[in-house]
Amino acid sequence: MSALRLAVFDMDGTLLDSLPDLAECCREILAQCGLPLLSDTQVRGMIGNGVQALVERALHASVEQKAKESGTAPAILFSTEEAVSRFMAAYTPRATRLSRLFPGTEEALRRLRAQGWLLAVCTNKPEKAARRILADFELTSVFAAVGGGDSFAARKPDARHLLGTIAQAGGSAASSVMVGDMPPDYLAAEGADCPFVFAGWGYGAPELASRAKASAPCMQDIPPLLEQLMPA
Ligand SMILES: O=C(O)COP(=O)(O)O
Ligand SMILES: [Mg+2]
Repeated sequence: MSALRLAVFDMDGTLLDSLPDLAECCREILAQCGLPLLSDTQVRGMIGNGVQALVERALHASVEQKAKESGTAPAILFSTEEAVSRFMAAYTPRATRLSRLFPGTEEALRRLRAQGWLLAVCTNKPEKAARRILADFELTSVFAAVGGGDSFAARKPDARHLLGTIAQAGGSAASSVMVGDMPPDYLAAEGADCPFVFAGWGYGAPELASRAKASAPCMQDIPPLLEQLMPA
């Protein structure tokens, strides 16, 4: 068993404020379907269960909106599979056009590394897109592992996604902490028996804090909090 402490971060809503680009791409797909567009606020709570869930939720909400306005349910022009592939074609090349790391992220990661923590990413975003985003922000070398939504046989909320990421980073569940903003994050952490830290600055409802070992209002608070939870 490794004695190295490992901090595993979710990506969307935890490291990265990805909402502006994800919402733009949702609107692009909805426009192609002739459906009403959704606001960033509407899209915000749909992020965190992977691309397919995001696209399905956006289509569903928009269809409902149109049905309410016109009194008839509109037809969706293409299959979910086609919508997801169109979404990824739009998103992959522009994932960091408007998205930004949350304030204090680079400094918090630097401090954790200086304190001897290994770092990893466990995201439901496809691995290729996640790696490209990390490269755009010059963070590739900071992380010992990147577990994407398609990297393993299962993804969050399934604990195997988190356990696989921990194994790839060379850590162990007993000395790992999961930092995330949504139910799939705490469910994976619960299943892997890792403490869960709620990212209060992300897209999750504040009530999720009650499922966490600890919560933080901003990224700057993460290094001291993790040190406190898991002293060297
Ligand atoms: O749902 C997604 O595509 C990604 O979300 P996550 O980075 O919060 O896991
Ligand atoms: Mg998230």
